[in-house]
Amino acid sequence: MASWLEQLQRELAARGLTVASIPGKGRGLIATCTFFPGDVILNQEPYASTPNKILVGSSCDHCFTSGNLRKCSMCRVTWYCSSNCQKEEWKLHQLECRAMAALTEDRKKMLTPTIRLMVRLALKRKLQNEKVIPSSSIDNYNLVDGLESHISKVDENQLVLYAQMANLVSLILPFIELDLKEIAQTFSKFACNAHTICDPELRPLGTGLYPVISIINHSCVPNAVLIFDGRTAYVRALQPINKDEEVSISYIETATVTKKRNNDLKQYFFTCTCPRCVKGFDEDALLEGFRCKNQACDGFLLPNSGKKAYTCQKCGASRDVEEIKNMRSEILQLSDKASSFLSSGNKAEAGSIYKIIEQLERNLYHAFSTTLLHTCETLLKIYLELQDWWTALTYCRLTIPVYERVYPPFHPMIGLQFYTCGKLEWLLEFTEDALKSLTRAADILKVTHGVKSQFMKELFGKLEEARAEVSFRLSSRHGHDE
Ligand SMILES: C[S@@+](CC[C@H](N)C(=O)[O-])C[C@H]1O[C@@H](n2cnc3c(N)ncnc32)[C@H](O)[C@@H]1O
Repeated sequence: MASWLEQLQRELAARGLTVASIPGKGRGLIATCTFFPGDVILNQEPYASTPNKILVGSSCDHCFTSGNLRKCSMCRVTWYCSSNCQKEEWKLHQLECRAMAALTEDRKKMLTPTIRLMVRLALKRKLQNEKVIPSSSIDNYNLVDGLESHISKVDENQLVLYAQMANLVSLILPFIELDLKEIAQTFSKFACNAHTICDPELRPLGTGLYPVISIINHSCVPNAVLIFDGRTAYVRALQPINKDEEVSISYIETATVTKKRNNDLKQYFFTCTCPRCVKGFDEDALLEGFRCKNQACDGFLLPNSGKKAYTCQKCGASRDVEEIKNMRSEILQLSDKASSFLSSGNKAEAGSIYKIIEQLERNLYHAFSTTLLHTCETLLKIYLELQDWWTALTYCRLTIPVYERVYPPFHPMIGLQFYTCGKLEWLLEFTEDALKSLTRAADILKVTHGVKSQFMKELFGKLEEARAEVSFRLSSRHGHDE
């Protein structure tokens, strides 16, 4: 019989892919045919998954939707949206239910998503071994076994924590014989292989282990993107991927400077050598740096050798260090004030202060600065919550050029921002602008999200409505002209 690896390679070959060893990266996924933007390179159900919010019930354990949730009356931990979803999960949940129902209320509070993911993984392994649940070439424990753990690099404190977590899992599952060392190592695998399951608007819902998708390595300029529909993971091409090219996705938020990205990648134990990380410097100065004092110049500043002034790299004008320091400290004081208003729920007051911060930052930072971008994103969120559509639209529009500068052309964040912009323009009856924004959103999100999900159907519906309204307005305008 073919080994699990041969079976996996056979399955992947049918999809135009192969697993190969890549110098300095371990395994990686390589294309054996050409993929075009929007093509599904790989899709997979999780080996194990869990919603992030457990006891409060934020999404269905099976399909991850959020409406109509009902708690399992036996264990009072698991939530389902329908009896169909409950049935689909039953073989696995039957054992989990017994284990959870036996827990004290205090123990139930210790069920973090990571613990729950491990409980489900151990149960699925048992049930697949006993052939109660079928296995396949892309859904079997050997694939989990083959994942990178980096256990020898994990620090002492973390190892102690993994050992305690393994003990807790064995208390929850007293009816399964568990190898505690192996469980601790699997927690370490979760840290560098598990994926955050997000809704179509990229809001986190849960955590899942997708052992074939976990073979894909990271790049800060990825050629593919991972998007979820429910808990099914889809990897789609963002650009043409040629035969023999490695498929890459991004593990982290990439609209940040090299130092921050490297820091965010620490949990994966490697230093990224993608073209962006190698080149870094000028882009970082643009994303993090100060603007030229000459309002007509779009250059960015770099510090002089004595660090007493900053010089514009375009026109040569310099800016005094003291002036920059004073502006930064004023912004810092205002930020403290704004975030305390925000945490006390006073959004209107917080919004007014963030508006002042945004103006100050516009004088200090380059227009593509991520600091300024984050302030605009905060203002967008605040004014959406306050239902002040006009102000929200102003800040939404300000973020788009920066997104277009920091993300590749087909990036979900750009598509989603155009979608928000289009919805706001529609509400404010800027119908022609709405049509343009919704068209841009659909063009990008078709590539990243495909065309079949409910989310995309809603977007196409809105686009059709905007198209009909614009042509109605045009025809009535022509009618008046005649
Ligand atoms: C999700 S796994 C990817 C598959 C992994 N290469 C393997 O052999 O199973 C994540 C791990 O792969 C490696 N990795 C991912 N992207 C990398 C990159 N760009 N450069 C070097 N190593 C990378 C790191 O060891 C990281 O912890």
